[in-house]
Amino acid sequence: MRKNAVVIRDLRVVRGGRPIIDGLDLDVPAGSVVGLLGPSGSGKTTLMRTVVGVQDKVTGTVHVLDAAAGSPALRRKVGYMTQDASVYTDLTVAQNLRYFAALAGVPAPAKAVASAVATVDLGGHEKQRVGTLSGGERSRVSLAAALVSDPELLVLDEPTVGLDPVLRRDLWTVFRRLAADGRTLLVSSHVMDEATQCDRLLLMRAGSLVADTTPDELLTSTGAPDAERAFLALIDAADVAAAADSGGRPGAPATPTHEETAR
Ligand SMILES: Nc1ncnc2c1ncn2[C@@H]1O[C@H](COP(=O)(O)OP(=O)(O)OP(=O)(O)O)[C@@H](O)[C@H]1O
Repeated sequence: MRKNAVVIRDLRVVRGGRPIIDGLDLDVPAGSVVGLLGPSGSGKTTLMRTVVGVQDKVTGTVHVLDAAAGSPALRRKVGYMTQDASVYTDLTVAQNLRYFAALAGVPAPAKAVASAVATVDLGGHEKQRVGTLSGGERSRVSLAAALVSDPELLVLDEPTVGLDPVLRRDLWTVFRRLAADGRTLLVSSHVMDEATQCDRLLLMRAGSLVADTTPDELLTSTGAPDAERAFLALIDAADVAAAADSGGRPGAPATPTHEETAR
């Protein structure tokens, strides 16, 4: 088995004419659940888009399952769930999943669709148009679309946002099971009790990795009583260090924010 599912060296990403990630190195161990945490705007989605190969203006090395990120060979091996549900509202749940299964060239699509529906607990909704589902149900269809090709690497951008605690718990059970089966999951989250379910935690601030740690190390190194306070302590420390480096205001961006001009 390979050691790392994702290997990134000296990654630089420019969006809207400004550097969003500037010199990031990262290894994501295969068969693990890796949590990606960081304040809003710190670059989590940008990093995920880079790993799945849909981000423009990327330099550096990004190897995913031993291939260059975005290679056609990775189409079935990498599942991506975007932050906003990216499914067709005028199609039913089953039609959406059959479509994504066909795109990925899944050999037994009916079985794959049934299994993805069961995994996200949407049994009984197969024939319902996605536009008529609740927000939480719609985001689970999006998750099922990422799962339908049974990928080796799952990149999930806030998969549990808007879900009730029972569903969140059940999905984390699924994530842990997928990792136990040898899959790798890169999962962004703002919910700190979810962070404690990860094998590793990556903490981003302003396009850099502030910490690459484990939930236990995070608590030990900060002396904080829980993950939320440990996270805040690390972010505050990083802000102070950045302010000392630049002589500026903690958390200030290196350059002014521009209007969206390029993906
Ligand atoms: N197309 C774009 N053009 C210009 N700037 C962009 C573009 N997309 C993202 N950015 C900027 O890049 C930075 C990182 O954005 P990104 O979406 O990666 O952050 P994030 O950590 O995922 O945030 P959140 O937790 O709020 O989803 C932000 O400052 C954002 O404004």
